[in-house]
Parts: sequence; C-alpha cells; structure tokens
Amino acid sequence: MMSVQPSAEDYRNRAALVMNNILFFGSLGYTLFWGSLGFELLIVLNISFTFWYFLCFYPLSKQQTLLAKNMLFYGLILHCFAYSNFLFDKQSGMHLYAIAIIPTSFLVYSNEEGIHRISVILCAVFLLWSTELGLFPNGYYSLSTTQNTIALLIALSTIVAGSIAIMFVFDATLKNYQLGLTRISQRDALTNLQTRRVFMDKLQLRFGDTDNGPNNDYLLMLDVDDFKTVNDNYGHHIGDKMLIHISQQMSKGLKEQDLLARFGGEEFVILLCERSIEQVKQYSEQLLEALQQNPLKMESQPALKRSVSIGISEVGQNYHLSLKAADRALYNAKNNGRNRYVVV
Ligand SMILES: Nc1nc2c(ncn2[C@@H]2O[C@H](COP(=O)(O)OP(=O)(O)OP(=O)(O)O)[C@@H](O)[C@H]2O)c(=O)[nH]1
Repeated sequence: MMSVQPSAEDYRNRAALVMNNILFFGSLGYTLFWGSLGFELLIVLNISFTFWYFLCFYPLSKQQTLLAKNMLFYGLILHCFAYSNFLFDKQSGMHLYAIAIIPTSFLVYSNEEGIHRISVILCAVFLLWSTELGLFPNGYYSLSTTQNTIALLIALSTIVAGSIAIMFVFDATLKNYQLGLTRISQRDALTNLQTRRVFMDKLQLRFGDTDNGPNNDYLLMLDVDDFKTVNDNYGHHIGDKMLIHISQQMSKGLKEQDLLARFGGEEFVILLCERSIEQVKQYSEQLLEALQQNPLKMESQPALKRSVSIGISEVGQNYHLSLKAADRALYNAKNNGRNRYVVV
C-alpha cells in the first residue's frame, strides 16, 4: 500500500509555524523590553502583533487569514518604520527587524499570495534603506548604549534563530520533496507496483553482467487473459480496477526480497528469489486459484473474473535470456488455452 508522506506544502506550513513562533517570542521579548523602559504604547503594539501572529494560524476563511497576514506584516513594517525613523535613532537597530520579515514572508504567504509577498519585501527594503540613509528626521528618543545593545540583540537573535530554522526546515522540505519524486518515478501510477525500469535495474544489481549460472531464482512473466474485453464491455475505468485487483492478488505470497513490477499494459513480471521449482509452481497455482475465487466486485453488476497466463524460467547464466525464455513460456501458456503456467 502507498504510505501517505507529508507533502512539501505540509513542510512549508510547519516551517511557517516555526518561524512565527520565533517572531512571536521575539515580539514577546520586545514587549518585556519596552515594558522595562516604560513605553506603554509599544507594549500595546507588540501585543497586537502577537494577536495577528495568532490569527494567521487560527483556522479562518482563506480571505480572513490573508487579512491577518497582511495586518501582521504591514503593521510590523509600519511599526519598525516609525521606531527607527521617528521614535528612536537608527542605532536602536529597530530597522534590522525588517531583515527577518523578508524570509518570513516566503513562508507565511502561499505561492498564490506571491503579490503580497513581493510588496512586503519591497516595504521592508524601503524601511532598511530609508533608515540607513537617514532619509527621515532622527528619532526623538535616544536609547542608552546598553538599551541599544539589548534592542539590537533581540532583533538579531530573532533573525539568526529564524534563519537557522529556515535552513533546517527548508533542507528537510527539499530532501522530502526529492524523496517523494524518486518514489513517484519508481512506482507505476495505477497499480503502485515498481516500474519496468526499476525492475530491470534491480535485476542488473542482483545478477550483474557476469554469467553466474542457476541460483534458485525464477522469473515469471504474467499477462491478463482477454483483458481487452474488460475495457470493451465495461469501460476503461473498470479495466483499471481489474489491473489493480490482479496486482494485489499477485503480491500475496511474495517475500521481502522478491520483486513484482508492471512490465507494461496488462503484463507483469515477478522475480521469486531462492525458491525451488515446486515452490514456484505452488505460487503460480495459488495465484490462478485466487483469481478464480476472488473476482473483481462491482457495484451494480455481477463480479468480474479474469485469469492470467504465466511463463516461468529459472534465472540462468544471463538474466536477459531468462526473461526471453519466460516470455516464450508465456506465449505457450496463451496458445495452450490461457489460465495456466508453463515452465521452460
Ligand atoms: N484499462 C486499461 N487498459 C489497458 C491499460 N494498458 C493496456 N490496456 C489495454 O489492454 C488491452 C490488451 O489487449 P490485448 O493485447 O489484445 O490482450 P488481451 O485482450 O488480454 O488478450 P490476450 O492477452 O491474448 O489474452 C488493450 O485493449 C489495451 O488498451 C491500462 O493501463 N488500463
């Protein structure tokens, strides 16, 4: 069965949460800091931002969440702008908070909200630029060196912690995404079995190019009998369900090191490892029987039965030749009446 992996989107949401927590605590730090200096207005402002952080992740409608995000970012930028240009002098480091805003906007806004992200970044850049150049009148209050250092430390530690979180979480996201892509490319989309290419690569890994001689591994080529009539009589979607159903039956009785792949269309291939020919025959008989006993159940019609034909060959000195031999055996099984196996 296909396991449900967290998507890149899930990781992005988690990253946004981590980042927001960091900013939340940064904001809390500032609240305490302004409190210790007696700036009541700044305490209230910081609490309001904490409230917007909270709303960004509270389950609301899409539009309300977007509003909360905008309130948070534009409010934060305005707040830093007022701090660093009018209230305090630029040494207070308030404008540096904008550096944390830039990467955060990538996480908090979704890709569809890119336009908001761009405008937030432009505003943050303007804030940094205007403060650095002293474009506006200098701040009214001047913080002492220690106070400046504390304010700067809070801003910088928020930025550093945020950047570290981004590095880690993005790394995990990327790895997960790549893993997901690899998994997808190795699996057949319909049956979730391995693809022909992966199967051939694994045969190559197991047997290599050298002539090894027989080693109790068997190749089975399988083809669904009269499958075209399933599509013709019941439609393609029932044909698809039949392929899934048959592949599930095939996977029963396989061991961990065995391989099962969809070779193409209604053709499958199996490698049974370290078995005697009797065991291979037994597996084949059980599969033929299971398909008779477990037809595909349908909602408003009688259950639908299909058999398979199987060609079997032992993996000999060259696995390519063994595959061809199994294919010939399959051809014979078809010609001899289907719903059977033939060993070469
Ligand atoms: N629904 C569905 N049909 C597929 C898929 N891949 C291949 N097919 C169909 O499988 C059918 C194979 O038909 P044939 O090659 O004539 O084989 P058959 O009807 O099984 O006859 P025999 O093999 O001779 O028993 C074709 O109609 C293909 O369109 C698939 O992924 N889904």
